[in-house]
Amino acid sequence: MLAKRITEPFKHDRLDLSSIETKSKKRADNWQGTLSRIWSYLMERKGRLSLVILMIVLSSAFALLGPFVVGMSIDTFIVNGDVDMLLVALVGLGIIYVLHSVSVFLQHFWMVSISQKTVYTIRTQLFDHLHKLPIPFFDKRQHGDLMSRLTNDIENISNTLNSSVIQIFQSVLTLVGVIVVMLYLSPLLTLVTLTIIPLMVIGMKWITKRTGKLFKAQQEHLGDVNGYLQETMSGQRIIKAFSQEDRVIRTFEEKNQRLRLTGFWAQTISGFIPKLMNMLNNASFAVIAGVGGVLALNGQVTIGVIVIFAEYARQFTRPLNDLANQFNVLLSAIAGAERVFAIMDEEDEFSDKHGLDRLDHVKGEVAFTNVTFGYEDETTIADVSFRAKPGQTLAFVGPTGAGKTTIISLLSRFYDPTSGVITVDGKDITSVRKEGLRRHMAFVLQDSFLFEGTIRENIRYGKLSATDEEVEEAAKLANAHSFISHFAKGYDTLIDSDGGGISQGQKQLLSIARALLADPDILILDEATSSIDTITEVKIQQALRRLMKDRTSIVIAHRLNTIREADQILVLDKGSIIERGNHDELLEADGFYADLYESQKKKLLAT
Ligand SMILES: Nc1ncnc2c1ncn2[C@@H]1O[C@H](COP(=O)(O)OP(=O)(O)OP(=O)(O)O)[C@@H](O)[C@H]1O
Repeated sequence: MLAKRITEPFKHDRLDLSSIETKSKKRADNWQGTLSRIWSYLMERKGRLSLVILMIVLSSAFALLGPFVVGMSIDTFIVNGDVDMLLVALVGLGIIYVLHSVSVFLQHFWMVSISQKTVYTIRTQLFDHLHKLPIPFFDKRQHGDLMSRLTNDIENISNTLNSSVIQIFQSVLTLVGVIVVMLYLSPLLTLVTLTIIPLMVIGMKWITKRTGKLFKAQQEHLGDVNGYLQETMSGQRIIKAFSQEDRVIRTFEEKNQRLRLTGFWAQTISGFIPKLMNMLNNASFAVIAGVGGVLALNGQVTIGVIVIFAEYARQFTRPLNDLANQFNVLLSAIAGAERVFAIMDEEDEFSDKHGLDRLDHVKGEVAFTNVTFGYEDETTIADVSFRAKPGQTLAFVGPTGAGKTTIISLLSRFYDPTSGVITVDGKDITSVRKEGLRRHMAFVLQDSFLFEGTIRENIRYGKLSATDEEVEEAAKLANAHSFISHFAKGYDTLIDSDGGGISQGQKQLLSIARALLADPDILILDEATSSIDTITEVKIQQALRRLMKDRTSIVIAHRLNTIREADQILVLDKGSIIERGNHDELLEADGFYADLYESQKKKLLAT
């Protein structure tokens, strides 16, 4: 039973680790590039970095000096019985160790400040860049993964800069220093002491080979657990509505179990390192004492030198140990940094700025000419052409998946057509800056997204410079003022990002107010499908009419009542326009639209 439990995690790890190994091979190709990029961030704080390096050199020198003073004191003052000088040496030793502590404290203090500033810069740059990335980038990625890059991976860089970088520098310096001083004191005893190195390297290699993979697996499983946690938190309503709590808990249990097992083995095996080092340390101490003793009897070394060697041997194994440990940490931080830089290297959607039209003034004419588009290989929009004159309302209807939302995504340049041309006021929109184009548009979308903040801030999102009076004016026009006034804190009522405490209808009214405040030249309206009580529905329809008045409006309609007055209705099916005309013309044509209208009318009468 125990054997099964011990081998199981490895069976499982072997499966998982293959993918991690392939990834790490790819990483190896560009880890130098990643390191030099991290270095360039550090170089922005050259002054502090120089101080840290100075402190590392000083603390390493003090660490070497201590045992040297002890050894020399034994040979000169103790052997000769010079008590006064011995006291002086002891005071000197005290000062050396105090200075050592001060330099260690300062190097840590300055390095923490460098690393915090570095990750602050990286986090800010990453967040800024994420907001400039085009929609297709987000289509391809899990939100949990992006969150993990913004949090875990960056945190990893910070931790590594704090501890590993210093330790690696210090370890190398101490190693070199110890070997130089040992060679100076006794080349023969140095050789004997160094025989311990191959044993150490073999042991370390054996352990780190296993722990390296396990730590990576642990990181991946942690990402998996975090992703699942996030997904289940945001999907709470659906989970409860479909009574999926048990299944969700079981799945989490499996993921959590995998994390526990890899964590357990990673910690257990890496825990062998100090034990192994301790054992080799004791062995080297015995060898130094034995060989040193013989050499001392022959008068080749003094007792003081043996004491220095014994102490150095201890200092010698520690940096080797640290190097091996920190190397793993460093590799995992590099892997994290690569994931962060990979996002920063994604081309943002505003990189096409140069030489493009700013589109300052717009009348609002929108035209599609033979536009074809597909998200992947399949064609989603096929040869679509239409024209909306300034101020006109153009409505799209059609079955789900027909491509209505895709049309507005193309008009907003979230995607560009495969062929054909989209123009605003006769200008091809691919020759216009994206932000210049979107500045003229306002969106009222199905899932009226509200941000965490007050109602006032949420409406003001449409025009950040709006005064409180303008915000209230827009809310009044949107029929939102009366329900807002009923809240105890009115416009200062706090809402969370899920819109908790606010009904669907109220959310729609707030997003209409937001669009009214933006006062766009082109309005894009994706009508909500959710059914709303009749009074709110009347309020929404009235507010929408006000919003659409005198501006070009592209409407995706689900309730045909909304678009009876539209100048043009386009019926879309499988990406193609199959009917077009106004409400009366389409009823007369007695086609798809007429059928849809009749069926909606019957449904309304039945309820
Ligand atoms: N980001 C995307 N990546 C790949 N395919 C997509 C993407 N968005 C939509 N599609 C696909 O494109 C087709 C058209 O989708 P679209 O959302 O435009 O339809 P719609 O008419 O707006 O549907 P609905 O009325 O349900 O909102 C669908 O088959 C859909 O699966």
